Amino acid sequence: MDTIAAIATSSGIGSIAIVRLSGANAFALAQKLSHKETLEPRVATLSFLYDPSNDLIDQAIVIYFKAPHSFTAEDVVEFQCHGGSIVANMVLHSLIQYGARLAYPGEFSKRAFLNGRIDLSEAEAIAALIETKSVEAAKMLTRQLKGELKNFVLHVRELLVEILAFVEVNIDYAEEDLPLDMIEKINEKLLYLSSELLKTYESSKRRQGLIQGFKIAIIGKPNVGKSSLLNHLLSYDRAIISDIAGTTRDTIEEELRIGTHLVRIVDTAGIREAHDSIEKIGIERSIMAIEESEIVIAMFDNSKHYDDEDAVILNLLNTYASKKKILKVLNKTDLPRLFEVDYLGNDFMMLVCQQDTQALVNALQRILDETAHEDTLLLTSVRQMDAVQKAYENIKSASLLLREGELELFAFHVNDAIMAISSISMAFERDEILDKMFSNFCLGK
Ligand SMILES: Nc1nc2c(c(=O)[nH]1)N(C=O)[C@@H](CNc1ccc(C(=O)N[C@@H](CCC(=O)O)C(=O)O)cc1)CN2
Ligand SMILES: Nc1nc2c(ncn2[C@@H]2O[C@H](COP(=O)(O)OP(=O)(O)OP(=O)(O)O)[C@@H](O)[C@H]2O)c(=O)[nH]1
Ligand SMILES: [K+]
Ligand SMILES: [Mg+2]
Repeated sequence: MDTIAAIATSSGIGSIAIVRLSGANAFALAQKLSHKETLEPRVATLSFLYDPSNDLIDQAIVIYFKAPHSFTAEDVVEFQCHGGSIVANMVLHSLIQYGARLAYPGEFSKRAFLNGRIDLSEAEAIAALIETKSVEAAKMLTRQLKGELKNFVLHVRELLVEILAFVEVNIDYAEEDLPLDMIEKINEKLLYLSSELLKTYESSKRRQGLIQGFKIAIIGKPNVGKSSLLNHLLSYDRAIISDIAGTTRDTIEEELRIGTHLVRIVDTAGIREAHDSIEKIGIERSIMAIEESEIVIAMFDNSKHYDDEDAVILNLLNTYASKKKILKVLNKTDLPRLFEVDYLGNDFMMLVCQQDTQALVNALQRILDETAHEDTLLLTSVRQMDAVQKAYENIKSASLLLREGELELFAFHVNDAIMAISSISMAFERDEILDKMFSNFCLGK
């Protein structure tokens, strides 16, 4: 296996940059670079570094991690050099001249995985941690680094294997049906497993925004003040505002910090009967924006009469009531209210979005905090979500088949559930799928 090298720190100006080296020749290459005979493992050693022409390139701290006690479980040497990109690149270049190969993105983590140092869920947590959008997500991912998801997988797997072993004995030896109390016991276990998996799946689904950043859509009929709200939240004039209905024609998406959360806020085209084909596309995008968001701000106008366009919005809210957090706001409350607003029920917030959005921001922060603080295990990738869903479905099918006495089909589905749940930790995937996964990592990880 090649000895690989990469700059592990991010590019740009910084006080220290780390160049990392992993593989069987790491120590020999470090000897060449540092002109030192010995490096005591896991001790920070101050050393000058030289390139292959014996020119001095830096004074650095060198740490040797002797296999298997390193991140990759191979021999690893780290060079903590002076920051900026020039010095680190000279160190990297020298290592390559001495025979190291430039690492592919994610290759250090991939080696850690292949050497059994981490499982796939831990590898994914490492990758996600780097890109995380909130403090809460970082904490969740660190729990996965500690093996929380790995242990959950082991627990589910163990119960399933127990069930399978028990039933398989009975397929082979029993002439008559399984005793009823046995079936009851197995069913209890299946029920417990399916409810745990479903809980994990649904709560993870609600909290995907923790990883990617929550999306908040502002919707409403034309002219209620959606773009005015976006601009006030961003504190600058991002969107065009006018008293002409249909001003915003395309969705506008911007990043915004709310408390500890980095969210994306989406201003949408006012939803109404479209007047032309471009407006129609804009409105379709508004509906897409709802689909893609976790939180929906539905805006209504205090100065206008309730009309068919508001009805369309209320209808949409009904459709998404169970899937999204919805905040109804009544805007333009600085203007006199000439018409009843009982169509809104009593759970809405009054707003003058051009003057003060603090109450709305507080409400958003409360929702974000509540979602973030759910304590259930968080699945952090589509891969993990699919695996849990597949395990869940197979357990459901198995449960039905058990009741019908179809033991062989039952065993087949339990087996599929085991494969599905195990895939979160282990690789049944072919090489190229693993390659694809790890190549999404940062360079030097
Ligand atoms: N300088 C540096 N900082 C870093 C990393 C790194 O690789 N280098 N990490 C990279 O992601 C993270 C820490 N992860 C690591 C995980 C395991 C080992 C390691 O050497 N494990 C050995 C020894 C364990 C021990 O002494 O307790 C082992 O598990 O056998 C090192 C870093 C974050 N900070
Ligand atoms: N009095 C008052 N006027 C407001 C308020 N918010 C927005 N407006 C006005 O309402 C009009 C429409 O505002 P926009 O922000 O363009 O409305 P919109 O919902 O984005 O409209 P479309 O993009 O056309 O769907 C503008 O003239 C704003 O100045 C408010 O709180 N009070
Ligand atoms: K407008
Ligand atoms: Mg607008």
